[in-house]
This record gives sequence, structure tokens and C-alpha cells, in this order.
Amino acid sequence: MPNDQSNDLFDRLASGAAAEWSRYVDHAFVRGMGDGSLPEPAFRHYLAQDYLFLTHFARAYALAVYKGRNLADMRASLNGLKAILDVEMDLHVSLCAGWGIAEDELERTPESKATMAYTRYVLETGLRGDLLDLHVALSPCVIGYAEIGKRLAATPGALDDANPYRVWIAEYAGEAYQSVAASARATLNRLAADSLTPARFPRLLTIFAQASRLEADFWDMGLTLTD
Ligand SMILES: Cc1ncc(CO)c(N)n1
Repeated sequence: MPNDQSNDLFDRLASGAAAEWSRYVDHAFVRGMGDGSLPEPAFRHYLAQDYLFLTHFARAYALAVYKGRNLADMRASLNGLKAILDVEMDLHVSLCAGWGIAEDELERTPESKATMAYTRYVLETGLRGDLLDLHVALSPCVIGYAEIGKRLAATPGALDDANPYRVWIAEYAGEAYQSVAASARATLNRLAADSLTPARFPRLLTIFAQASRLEADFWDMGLTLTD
């Protein structure tokens, strides 16, 4: 449960932007994956866009490596970059293959406006801001999917063979992804200890709320098959 008295920066952000956060993690698309009622075309549309999303997200992590002030910062961001390129991307490509979507088809998919808006927002926030701004912009993605995966996995029936979305849920509820999210939380707290001031918090909250909104819009794009 988000808690605004917490020492955990992520908890403070999620509770400060509670409306945007819950629209994202409690979205109809998410509930439809949990009970298996999500229409297959919506999931396929989402999966192809998510491939493009992850490509840009890897670039945003590469920017975070560049923006590191020391080796500890650079290694933390490099681990995030490796988690996308070596773990999540492989899982994604094999998940797509299971749905009969080949990698060259993913490469040829035109990027939707929701994908462009979200990924370019994160990249632009990172370009103009510092490392803390960038990691705050990245955090709804990593920590949000871990939370969604964990919640869905705890829903009765979600991991049953009858649910076509069980592989997706198991991926994000799994230990590997949960530990990537735990590191992202720790990175935020380490950066906050160094450079968070009371005056800065509202600006970080704006970034966090905006990124959470764009995540919810990404689910909308999948659900409504929008270009
Ligand atoms: C849109 C979106 N947000 C977050 C994640 C988690 O990395 C993802 N794969 N896609």
C-alpha cells in the first residue's frame, strides 16, 4: 500500500499521485489479463507495441548509464539496461513467438502515438533533467509491472492453464523481474539521499504522475487497438 510518510521515495510518489497510479495498475486491460477475458486482438496489439516500447526503454537506460556521476550510479543503470536487453526482451520475443508473432513482424510494426508519447517523454525528461529525474520517469514502468504481476498472480485462477495470459503474469510476478524492481526502488532511494530536497519533491511528483498517466494510456491503446 502506498504510504506518504514512508522513507521510500517510490511509496511517496505513488501515494502523491494515487489517482494516476491506480488508473494504471488497476486498468481494465490488467483485470482482463487476470481473469482471461481480455480480447486476443487487444493483447496482440499491445505485445507488438511493447516490443517497440522496450527498444526505446533500453535507450533511456543507456542514457541513465551516461548520466551516472560515479561507477555505482553507472553500474545500477547498466543492470537495468541488461535486465531489458538480456532478460525482458528475450522473454518478450519468446512470448510473441508463442502467439505466432515473429521478430521481423515486430520490427516492421508502425509505432503507435501512445508508444511514441510515453517513450519520448521518458527520454526527453532524462535529457533535460538529471539522473534522479530520469529514474523517477522510469520507475512507474519497472516497479508498476512488478506490482501488477504480483497482484495478478495472487488472483484466483490467474495462473491456471485456462488463462491465455498466465505466461505474461508469471513473467512479471517471477523472482527475476521482482528483483529488478527491488533494485529500481533502492536506486531511487540512493539518489534521493543525495539530491532530494523538499522543494524538489513536487517536480518529481509531476514527472511520476505524467509517466503513470502515459502507462495507463498505453493500456488504453491496447484495449482500443489505436494506431
Ligand atoms: C508499457 C510498458 N511499461 C512497463 C514495462 C515493464 O518493463 C513494459 N514492458 N511495458
